[in-house]
Amino acid sequence: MQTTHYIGGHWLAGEGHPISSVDPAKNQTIWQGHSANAAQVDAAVAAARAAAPQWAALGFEARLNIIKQYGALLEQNKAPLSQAIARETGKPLWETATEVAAMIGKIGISEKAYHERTGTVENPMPVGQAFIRHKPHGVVAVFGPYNFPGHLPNGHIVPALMAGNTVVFKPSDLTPMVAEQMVGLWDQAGLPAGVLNLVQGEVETGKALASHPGLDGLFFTGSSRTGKMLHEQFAGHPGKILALEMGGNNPLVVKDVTDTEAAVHDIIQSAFVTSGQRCTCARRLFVPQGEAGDAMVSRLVDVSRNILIDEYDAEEQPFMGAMISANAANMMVQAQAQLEQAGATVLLRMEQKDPAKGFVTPGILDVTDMLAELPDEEHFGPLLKIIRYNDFDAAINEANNTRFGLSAGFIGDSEDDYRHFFQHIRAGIVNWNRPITGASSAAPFGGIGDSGNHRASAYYAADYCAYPVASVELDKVALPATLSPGLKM
Ligand SMILES: NC(=O)C1=CN([C@@H]2O[C@H](COP(=O)(O)OP(=O)(O)OC[C@H]3O[C@@H](n4cnc5c(N)ncnc54)[C@H](O)[C@@H]3O)[C@@H](O)[C@H]2O)C=CC1
Ligand SMILES: O=C(O)CCC(=O)N[C@@H](CCC(=O)O)C(=O)O
Repeated sequence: MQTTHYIGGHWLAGEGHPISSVDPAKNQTIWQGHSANAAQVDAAVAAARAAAPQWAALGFEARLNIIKQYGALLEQNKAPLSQAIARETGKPLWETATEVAAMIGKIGISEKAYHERTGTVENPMPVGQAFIRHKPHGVVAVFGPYNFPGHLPNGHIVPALMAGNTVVFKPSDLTPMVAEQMVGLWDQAGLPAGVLNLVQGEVETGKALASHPGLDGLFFTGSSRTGKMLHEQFAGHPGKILALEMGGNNPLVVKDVTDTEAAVHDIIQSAFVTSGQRCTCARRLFVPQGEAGDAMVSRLVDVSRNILIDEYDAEEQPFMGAMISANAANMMVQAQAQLEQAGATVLLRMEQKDPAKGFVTPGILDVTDMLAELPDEEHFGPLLKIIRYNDFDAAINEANNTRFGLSAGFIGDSEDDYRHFFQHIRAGIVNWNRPITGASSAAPFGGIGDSGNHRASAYYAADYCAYPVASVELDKVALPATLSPGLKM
């Protein structure tokens, strides 16, 4: 039996049903195991609970030393980890190398954020000293998505451990192999038993963990649908911390731009990188009516048609690899068909040439004439919807006409226009003349509306990994110089 779960410092076989992982570019099974059943989820939470007091008591510097050791192992294992991410997600190797680099960078950034956002503050008082300090929550669950199976769970796990929490990690069931390799490096780094636990599985494993009474918190990156279910599940538990990083229906608004080539580049980078499987990807593109807008759309379609799409390890590296699965690719083609049926005009047709693999070509639709029918959905793939506009304010209003609010961008030469856009747009990430993907770990990362619950991740992850404790302290009890009125001593 393959040992795919890491509980209390031991690698164990799953006792649930069989699960597997498929390379979506080559249609090959690359990993097999069994899911964790409810008893194993219990064991993982119990192991994390048992390890919590000692891990917290170890102190920041000692914890950091182990975390840095994990960072050194990531550095040494860059190539195999990049390869594993590519095989399991279909993302090209150039891109998975940047994912591993982001995982390594996360450690230094989290250290800085820990001190800056949750450090100790001391203020003298007339009598004694006032302190602000931070304590870990205890046992937290981390749920990861498939699109960045290393970087995004790592972005919760590293700050959580740094702050002194212990963790039960439940990765996406589509990326168990990457999770296993990543946790293997933590194991090699010398993390004490029970501090980080790994339970693999599908929805039932996720449900068993999310509903476990032994959790003090849950940090989730994934779809809005699942995040909302977790939010409902956590209702009535105000004492448990829940951080939700979810999807978006992100707008990119273009206006009066002289460099069409640069604009087209940033649009493509925003819409089609990672085959459109980033939560920050542009889903709706607003372009002015008229000749300049026509020229930009026409150039966008031409360049997009020529995007290189290939296997992750192709010698000439493609811009887009396979989507996460053949099924995900098929769903995107179906979404395109539904939009077309509802009145969208296809400017560039998305196609899945091999139904057994995850490759799709990018799709571009003009949805201007069917806006009333346009669903406010995150189509999580390379499908860009164009809306042509006459009035800038009307375009911004329409850009805001979404239940989400993760990222938004303005492409245009006028700073006044950008300031106007910035003032009125509603999103957690607002960029000017830059792609809206590729957010920095050194900044907060989160959205409003159905994109999150105001617990931004990345640099602000430190905030949800610890709770503040305010103290007033005096080393010896002492009578005040003046007593309160009516008090006689
Ligand atoms: N805002 C952000 O930081 C990011 C958000 N995302 C979003 O993630 C989504 C893609 O990732 P997916 O893996 O498809 O998300 P997902 O919601 O399907 O899965 C996320 C995690 O939740 C678990 N899960 C699924 N159903 C569950 C249930 N009923 N109870 C408990 N756990 C459950 C999964 O096994 C996985 O570990 C997109 O919507 C994307 O926008 C992706 C990356 C970053
Ligand atoms: O979490 C961080 O350190 C920064 C956020 C980040 O890396 N975002 C990436 C990927 C997330 C996604 O869109 O799925 C990005 O903005 O490209």
